[in-house]
Amino acid sequence: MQEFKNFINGEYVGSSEDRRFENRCPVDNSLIGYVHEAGQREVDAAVKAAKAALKGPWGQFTQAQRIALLNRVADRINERFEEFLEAECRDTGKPRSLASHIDIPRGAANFKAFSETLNNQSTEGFRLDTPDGRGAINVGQRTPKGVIAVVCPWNLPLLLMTWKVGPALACGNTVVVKPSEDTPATTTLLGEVMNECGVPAGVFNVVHGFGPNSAGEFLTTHPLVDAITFTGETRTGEIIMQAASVGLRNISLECGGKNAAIVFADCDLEKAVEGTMRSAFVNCGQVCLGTERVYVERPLFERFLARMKEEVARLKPGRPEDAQANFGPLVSHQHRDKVLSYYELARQEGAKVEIGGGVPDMGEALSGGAWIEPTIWTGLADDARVVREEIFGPCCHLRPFDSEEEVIALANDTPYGLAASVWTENGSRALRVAEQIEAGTVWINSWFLRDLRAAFGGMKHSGIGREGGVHGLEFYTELKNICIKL
Ligand SMILES: NC(=O)c1ccc[n+]([C@@H]2O[C@H](COP(=O)([O-])OP(=O)(O)OC[C@H]3O[C@@H](n4cnc5c(N)ncnc54)[C@H](O)[C@@H]3O)[C@@H](O)[C@H]2O)c1
Ligand SMILES: N/C(=C\C=C\C=O)C(=O)O
Repeated sequence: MQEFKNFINGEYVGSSEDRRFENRCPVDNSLIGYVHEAGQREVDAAVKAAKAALKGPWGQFTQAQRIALLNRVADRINERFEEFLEAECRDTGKPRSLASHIDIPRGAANFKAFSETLNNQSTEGFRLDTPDGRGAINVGQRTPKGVIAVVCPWNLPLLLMTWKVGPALACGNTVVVKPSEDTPATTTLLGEVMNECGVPAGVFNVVHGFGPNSAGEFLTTHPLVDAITFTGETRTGEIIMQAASVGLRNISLECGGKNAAIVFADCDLEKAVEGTMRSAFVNCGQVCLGTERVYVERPLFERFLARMKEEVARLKPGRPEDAQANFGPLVSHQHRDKVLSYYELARQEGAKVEIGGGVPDMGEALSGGAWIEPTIWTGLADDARVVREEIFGPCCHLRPFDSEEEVIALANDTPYGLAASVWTENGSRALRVAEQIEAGTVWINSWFLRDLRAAFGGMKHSGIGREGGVHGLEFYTELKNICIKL
């Protein structure tokens, strides 16, 4: 039975209050092990270790030394690829075929993605004319922000954690990570890798627990935390933003979405079906960038719906190690209850259930898992809660539209603004529509095609700030101006 302990100042630490909670596999509800909940004592120790590490050897590392060390961390994750893969799939239930192509490779790549940016990014400089004619030179200097609190969700545990830890450490900060209570394994394992690679103690710390009155709250309210980066639900982001306001700590918020796919009649049908299938059902629909609203130009609507139903019927649920499986369970029974409540709400709101809508019979061995049927609805009103609220499951609503103006208004009629996809072979229309969509990322004839240098983040209720490329610099460093009188 595994023990998931906190990782503080380079050592694994059990909970002093002996507050352990179960970690169960959503495939069959089997017990994976016990997670050691960090109390205020453990969180305080982790933050103070991170603070102290800034003044230790880590604070003397050059940028080149930090980048070399983080590249080593990435390589070590890849050397221990199978262990990370096994841990992630046990925690989440996702197919190995998915985690081996997305979660683990990106979990490592995120440590390398930022080093090129740092190496090539200049800081500003200005020459100022002065009355005495001798002038002055202004030089920008970036310094680490300090101790960064990193609070993560359960859907892509390793990927979304290193997407923050990578740039944070590359910029010379130290971190205290609070992984989701549902998926402790890969973040805990990363502590071993940090030690193996010689990352100084206190640079990378992990505290386990929940949100309110637990490690999440203790960490985000700790006065020695210099900035907070959070990925999770919008309502949680609002709470964390309030915590960050005390002491004016900067925040980076990556929150919820209710993303639209816009399918024009002139699209490449099979490309649009493949991309929309992935965006609605990959990771059992538990992707913030995923599609839950599909708008199809009327002449194509019936054909597109028929093709989507055919492909949904072909999805194969099964254990992560089942090579034929391409569809896993939801992350927990608690989350399945939430998604099933929306399946029931859809019926009450008058949806036609085109396919799915319930719980599959997975047989005796898997009957304890958080399995759910992939589902397509039609016929709902635009103001239906199922069309407006984030469900975060394997489900989407298809609706026909008749004009470009109409579909842009429909796509933007949401409090969220995270992502969208546009499917058409008319390039100028694709760009024209993309420019009008209120979302941080718009894919044209693609989905989840990621350039790690590009700005990543949400508008409106989907978040604050941008991650990726140079955008991470703004959050993970302080920019100082030094004025030199000549
Ligand atoms: N925009 C993005 O990049 C992105 C990526 C992945 C997931 N998400 C969003 O995340 C959500 C699903 O993840 P989730 O259910 O883990 O989200 P969540 O908000 O319930 O929890 C996220 C993390 O916050 C912690 N937390 C909860 N309450 C807290 C509090 N009061 N103080 C401090 N920490 C607290 C949790 O323990 C967890 O570690 C969805 O809404 C999804 O859209 C967004
Ligand atoms: N942040 C990223 C993905 C987010 C996925 C949301 O569930 C990424 O690809 O960097």
